[in-house]
Amino acid sequence: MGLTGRATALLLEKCREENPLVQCITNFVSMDLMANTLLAAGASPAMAHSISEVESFVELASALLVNVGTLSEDWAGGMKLAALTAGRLRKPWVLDPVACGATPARTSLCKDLMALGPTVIRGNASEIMALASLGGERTRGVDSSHPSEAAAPMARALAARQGCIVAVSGAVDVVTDGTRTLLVGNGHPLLQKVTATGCSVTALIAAFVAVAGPEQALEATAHALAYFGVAAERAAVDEAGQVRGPGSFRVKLLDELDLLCAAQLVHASRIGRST
Ligand SMILES: Nc1ncnc2c1ncn2[C@@H]1O[C@H](COP(=O)(O)OP(=O)(O)OP(=O)(O)O)[C@@H](O)[C@H]1O
Ligand SMILES: Cc1ncsc1CCO
Ligand SMILES: [Mg+2]
Repeated sequence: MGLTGRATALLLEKCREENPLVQCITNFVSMDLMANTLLAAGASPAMAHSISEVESFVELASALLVNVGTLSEDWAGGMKLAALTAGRLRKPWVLDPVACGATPARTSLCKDLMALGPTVIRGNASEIMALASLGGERTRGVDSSHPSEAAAPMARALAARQGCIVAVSGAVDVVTDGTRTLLVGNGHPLLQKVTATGCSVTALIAAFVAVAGPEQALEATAHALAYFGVAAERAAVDEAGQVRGPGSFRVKLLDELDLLCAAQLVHASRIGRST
């Protein structure tokens, strides 16, 4: 799979044609924006976390997303069982280690989940640095205190060690399999003023990897980040060229995710290889 805007557009088109069911075990804050983001991309969201049904749900789904954002004891078992089931059925699953490094319980759960073999891990720089370190890094909460570039070496080492794709979101997104590293230049600073945009793009990564196939997970992850970033760039500017505030931006972001067509993506998607 190529890295051009045309390849981004083709993958979005495939997602809209195939309508993958993405099972999301995610935090309360993100559920609405995430489900609507998946719908806008042509995927089908299902927010299902009960330990009593996760195994059956993973059987139905094309991909699984596990996000530890609003962690509780009774959800952790469902997360692990869902991840194990996805592994057993060879279905792609994506881990979002929200606020990893903030508390020992969270860091420990993220590391347990990581040991179950996610196809992709997507976090902000502080989360990825905490996940990659052997316990030294502390994060303050869900927002990053580091630029994505600062996490690139640790992301590469983590990807190589775990045999998975690691994506670090930020002004420039870094996506690596440990050997090859891609940089995605799309996005807008307003994304940081709307909670759960990171969570939502992780769900989009799950949908894109489902339709691209796991062997193309590196490229599919970059294309999902580019598509989301292009939609944000368009949403941030109104007809008069003015930047909007976060409230109207959030509404417009969903419109743009839904309305974006191939011709617009072909010109706007910016994915490059890191040298
Ligand atoms: N300064 C920036 N400029 C442009 N785009 C950005 C910037 N910072 C983040 N983004 C984009 O915003 C989206 C969310 O990334 P971010 O790193 O804020 O995730 P996050 O911290 O996990 O968010 P959340 O926890 O609220 O879901 C990504 O698509 C990323 O590319
Ligand atoms: C604010 C917040 N707190 C727990 S999860 C979440 C959503 C952004 O990660
Ligand atoms: Mg996050």
